[in-house]
Amino acid sequence: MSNLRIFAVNHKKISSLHINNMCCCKIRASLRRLKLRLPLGRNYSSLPGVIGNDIKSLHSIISPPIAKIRNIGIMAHIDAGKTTTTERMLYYSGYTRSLGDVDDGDTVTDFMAQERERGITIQSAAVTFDWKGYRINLIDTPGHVDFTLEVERCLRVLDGAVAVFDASAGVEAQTLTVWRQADKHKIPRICFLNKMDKTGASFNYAVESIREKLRAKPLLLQLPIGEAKTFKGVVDVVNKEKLLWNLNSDDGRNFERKPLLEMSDPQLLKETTEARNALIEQVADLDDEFANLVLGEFSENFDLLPAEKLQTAIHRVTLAQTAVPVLCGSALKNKGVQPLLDAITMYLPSPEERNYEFLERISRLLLPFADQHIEIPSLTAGNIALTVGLKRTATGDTIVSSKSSALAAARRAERKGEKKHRQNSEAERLLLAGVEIPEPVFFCTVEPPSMAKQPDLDHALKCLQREDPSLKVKLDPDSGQTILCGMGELHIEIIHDRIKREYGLETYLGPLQVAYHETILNSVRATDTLDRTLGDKRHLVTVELEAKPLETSSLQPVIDYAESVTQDLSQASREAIENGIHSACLQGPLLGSPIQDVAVTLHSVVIHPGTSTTMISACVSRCMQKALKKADSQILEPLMNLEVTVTRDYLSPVLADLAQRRGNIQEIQTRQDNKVVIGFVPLAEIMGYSTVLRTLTSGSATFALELSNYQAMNPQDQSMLLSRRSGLS
Ligand SMILES: Nc1nc2c(ncn2[C@@H]2O[C@H](COP(=O)(O)OP(=O)(O)OP(=O)(O)O)[C@@H](O)[C@H]2O)c(=O)[nH]1
Repeated sequence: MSNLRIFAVNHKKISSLHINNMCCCKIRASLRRLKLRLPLGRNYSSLPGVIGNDIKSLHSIISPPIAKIRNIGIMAHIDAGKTTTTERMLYYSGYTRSLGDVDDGDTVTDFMAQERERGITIQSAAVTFDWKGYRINLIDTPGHVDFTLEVERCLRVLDGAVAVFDASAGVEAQTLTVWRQADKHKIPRICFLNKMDKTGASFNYAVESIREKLRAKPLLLQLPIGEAKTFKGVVDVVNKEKLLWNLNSDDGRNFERKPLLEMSDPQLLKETTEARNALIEQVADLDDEFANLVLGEFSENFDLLPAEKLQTAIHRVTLAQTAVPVLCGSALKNKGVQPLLDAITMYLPSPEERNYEFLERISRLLLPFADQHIEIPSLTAGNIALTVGLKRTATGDTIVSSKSSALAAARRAERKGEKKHRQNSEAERLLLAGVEIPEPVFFCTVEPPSMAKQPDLDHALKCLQREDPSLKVKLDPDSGQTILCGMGELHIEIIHDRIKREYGLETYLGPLQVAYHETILNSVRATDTLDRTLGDKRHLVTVELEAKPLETSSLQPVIDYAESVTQDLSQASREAIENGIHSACLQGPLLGSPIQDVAVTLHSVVIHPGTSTTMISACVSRCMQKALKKADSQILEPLMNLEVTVTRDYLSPVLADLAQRRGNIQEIQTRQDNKVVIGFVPLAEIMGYSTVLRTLTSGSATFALELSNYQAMNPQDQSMLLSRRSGLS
């Protein structure tokens, strides 16, 4: 049985393929046939481990032992410093010879033109480098909420993650989202409190916010030496050592590691001993094996406990996800990144500890180095690699080696479905959790420069959709126009830009519109008959159904049948009926938006023998539309969770502005010198908010938005929207 994890299909960023097997890939080509393409472009040093054409070293770079592999992701709120941290890792590992800078637009992992221009990560990029004999396959993920799906698809192929925080802000809105996603995929994590050099940076504040907001147990493996302007290094609590970065070294490559001594650092030694004792007690609380060791041999004096014993126990606790190691530093000021790399190798798991056991035969394998690749003949278990040419594979698919293994996996998954409570079943290991595709909240029309270019546009959108399932494309049934549905303004803007840059098509976007939903408020019945003769065949159907509001929230209609109906209904007719209901629910009577929260009961269905399933669907759909028109309808609008971080001076204008946007403020928190406004606001009122907020606060505030739910509009707002849409106002 074999299984590959795959994500992304793109010209520039080729499908990343994760091979999870305990034994070697079957592909065996002679090393002599190895084609090596060294990365060109920025100042790259030789690839990790490659010295000239030394075949032996090449073999070791391609096939490190599985226990020495770490497949990790970097995740965080936007701008916490993921890309900067990744750049430092690449530099210290020797993969690059110069330090890239997000603000100068020359980082390795942000290689898309849009990423370099905007200084943000949009697509995840994979890089591979070595650190002290370990192979680290690292994926830098985007922090902006519009690209949440991109983060999720990465998390599925990872064995561990580094969560990066801005130490002056602690846990921010998007940190919560990515943390929840990592929980869902059971990814062990390490926290890195970055930006310790920034004004307002506070180690204690950030740790508290991890404890309170993420409900995680932080294990303080380091303490900062100084904060903000005075930040100059860290204390290694496990080894009782201080790490100071050499002030004369710009790039942070050189630093001093010295044991803490009573003579020179009495106060720091005292604090560190207390922190180490607290850490030992905390780990002992979570790990029985360690508790026995500590209580047995070392109960009298924790100082005698060897650092390796504590590190092994921290590794187990991290793997069990009962606590998270916390480290700190400043990626921008080149401090604290090397110990972070050590912690990745020491505490995050290797693929073999993550319980996968699959392999697959494929034709061409490439090792990723951001936008550069080398072709390789084979790969050992647990690595991340790329493959090309999988034409029908899309994000979220699991690939298996043969049809029979796919069928076996599906059968096991079914059995698992029946026994939902059985944990860690075989099916769970065989089939990876699918990505959850969020509902798009914005849409707009997109037009090619000429009718002749429509097929090219269709092709471009098809490719982009395979890579990014959060992009939806549909046809407006009335105008025949192509409609793009996306996660946010930025998401649609980037898609527009990519169509131009990657497919050479200049397209025109219509105005951005909010994706509303509709629902019904009362129960209604409708009947309909369709009687049509085509050729010498008569198609005759009569349907009677009832549509009523559903108490629970459901995007799909819940369908049931009166007992008399089910008796003589074939499976094909049943499917035709359900298709009819589903298609009617795609377009509500008020705005043509999808209908949600509706239950449908089929009271009677009479089908003349020989009637086609298409006619059955058409009749049911028409009958359902009749019922929806008859009912009292309601528009539902997307309501967003909003978090605005603003200095005290600008709080009042921000609150006054939100009041005008139908904002509902839930809480105002104090975060260092800032105020954090938390509340809800309808999406329709918050379009273009970044510009408004920048103007209101002279660029000092930041905000994060996330879909909360769809809520009923009040009658006045609803009638204003309807008049606007029908061109009356
Ligand atoms: N003061 C300070 N600034 C930092 C530090 N690390 C990163 N920055 C700055 O913070 C900004 C964002 O850094 P990035 O590395 O792009 O952050 P990111 O998390 O990758 O951003 P997205 O991928 O867009 O979410 C840039 O202006 C960096 O120069 C740090 O340690 N200290």
